[in-house]
Amino acid sequence: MTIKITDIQFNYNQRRVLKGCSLIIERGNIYGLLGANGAGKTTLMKIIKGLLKPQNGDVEIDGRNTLAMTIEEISQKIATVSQDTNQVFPFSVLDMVTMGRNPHIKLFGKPIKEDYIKAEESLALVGGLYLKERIFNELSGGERQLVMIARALAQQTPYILFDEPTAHLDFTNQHVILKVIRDVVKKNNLGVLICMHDPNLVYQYCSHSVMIHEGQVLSKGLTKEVFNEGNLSYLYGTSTKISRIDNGLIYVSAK
Ligand SMILES: Nc1ncnc2c1ncn2[C@@H]1O[C@H](COP(=O)(O)OP(=O)(O)OP(=O)(O)O)[C@@H](O)[C@H]1O
Repeated sequence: MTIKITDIQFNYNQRRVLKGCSLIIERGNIYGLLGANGAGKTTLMKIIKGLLKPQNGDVEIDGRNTLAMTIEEISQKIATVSQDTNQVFPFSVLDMVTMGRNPHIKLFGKPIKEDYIKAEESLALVGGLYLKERIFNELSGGERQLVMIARALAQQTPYILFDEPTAHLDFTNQHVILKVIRDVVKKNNLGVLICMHDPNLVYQYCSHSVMIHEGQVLSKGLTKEVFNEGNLSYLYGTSTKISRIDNGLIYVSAK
């Protein structure tokens, strides 16, 4: 059970931003997606989700080419948590999380009791049940992010793509959320791709890493194997130092 991404090339207008990216997302693993600003990470995630069509290359989800799948079918397989959390309507938090159930609800159908129960369970999982009656638009950036993660969990898909899920979170909540993700990946055998800018968090939480440099895969594999000063220095265009810490962790810093 995998998402197989093969030789993706993508242009915005005439400008090529992805130049032949291939990777495999297997269930049971967390893949950290790393790269400098503008490297093409969000574009790649949009292609995996079927929101953008590549000029070349394929995405297969559990053996099916996404070109032959409807957006609803893809949404039953892949949930996404994006950076953009703006909402026009003043939905309650519970309504926002229940929307994650939409791919499981028939056209013109309404959520049933089970959907609300699943939404509450997902909120509880990220420690956000206390927010359920609040208006989503009135939450802080970090609280919104917790809610959006609960919504992705409520969608109950085998794969989840996270675009910088910790960007608005304080130090504690970064770790709370990444531990929640790690636990659900294990419990539900999910395949997860997480775009993150902090290599230290990637090292701590992602079993695998994919490094994207100017639209190409610079390196991919077990995080412990691809994390070295050469790769990180090239990836970010800055001289990078890795210090080893006692408990098996590392500290990546700019020299
Ligand atoms: N809608 C668009 N139209 C034209 N160019 C775009 C569009 N969206 C993104 N780009 C360009 O494509 C390139 C890759 O953008 P993308 O958002 O995928 O990068 P990223 O790796 O996610 O960056 P960041 O870490 O800054 O979020 C960038 O040069 C960006 O300016």
